[in-house]
Amino acid sequence: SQLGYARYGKDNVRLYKVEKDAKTGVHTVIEQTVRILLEGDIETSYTKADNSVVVATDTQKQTTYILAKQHPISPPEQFAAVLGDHFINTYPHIHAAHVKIIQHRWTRLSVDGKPHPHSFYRDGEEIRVVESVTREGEGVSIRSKIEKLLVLKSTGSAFHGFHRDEYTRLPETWDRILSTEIEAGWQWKLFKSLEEVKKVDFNAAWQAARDITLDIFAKDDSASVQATMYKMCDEILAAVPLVEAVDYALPNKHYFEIDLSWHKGLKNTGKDATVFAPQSDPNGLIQCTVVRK
Ligand SMILES: O=c1[nH]c(=O)c2nn[nH]c2[nH]1
Repeated sequence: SQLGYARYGKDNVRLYKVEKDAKTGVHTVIEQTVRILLEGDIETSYTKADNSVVVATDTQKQTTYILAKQHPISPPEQFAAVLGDHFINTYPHIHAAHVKIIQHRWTRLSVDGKPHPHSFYRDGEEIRVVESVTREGEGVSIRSKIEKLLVLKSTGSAFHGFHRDEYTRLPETWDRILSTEIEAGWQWKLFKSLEEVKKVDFNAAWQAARDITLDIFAKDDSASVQATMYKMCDEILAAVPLVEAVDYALPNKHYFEIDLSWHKGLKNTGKDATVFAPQSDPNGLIQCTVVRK
């Protein structure tokens, strides 16, 4: 046998950092979950029980906290690049660092109609995700994501004109509920250095991608999930020049009509449908990646 794949590190490193503005007393909080996986000349730790090449996963955890203290952790793309840069520059035998950062939502509470200086709430399970690979002699590859952003529209979605044959039962519809859990990603151009990464406004890009996604979801008179997600990709590419590709993976979370006509002729289908059965499974799954021409 021989080693075909090897990377190791610490997963689920939970991290919280608060910034306190001395003048205003306003606190800003960020919470992240970090995964680090290292690659390099580490084969002998697998094949020869040679631990001399192992930068312990605990060391990677301690390093994460130290670098979080010494550097900004927002935007998460930048902190991922700081972590990656550290590991390939500190250890000659480590040649690549894979860093995943999940950023959780702490949205500032409004109290008495005003933003509260130090109180926050978790407004949904939506997460912001960064997946980066810092590779010696190549640079920093960064992919940013929005996940678990659950949306629903009660009209403004249709699905008709699809292929029909002896296997097709689905009726055409000109007015349906559309619900999905947004999973969107955007791949940045390859950055040559940490310095180059530090010049990019990743937070503005994330805000733009999120705003475009929600705006088009709401406004598009959707002919299908496919058609709507393509418009989202197209607009994000136009809005963020340093992004090379945008992708979506959208589950189609179905809401089925319930025919109640058996009960005294109760009308609840077609234009009379108001009571529906939300389906947990099966779900459609529509995926695409859109690149520049
Ligand atoms: O938007 C949709 N796309 C599809 O491909 C599909 N198939 N069934 N329902 C669907 N809705």
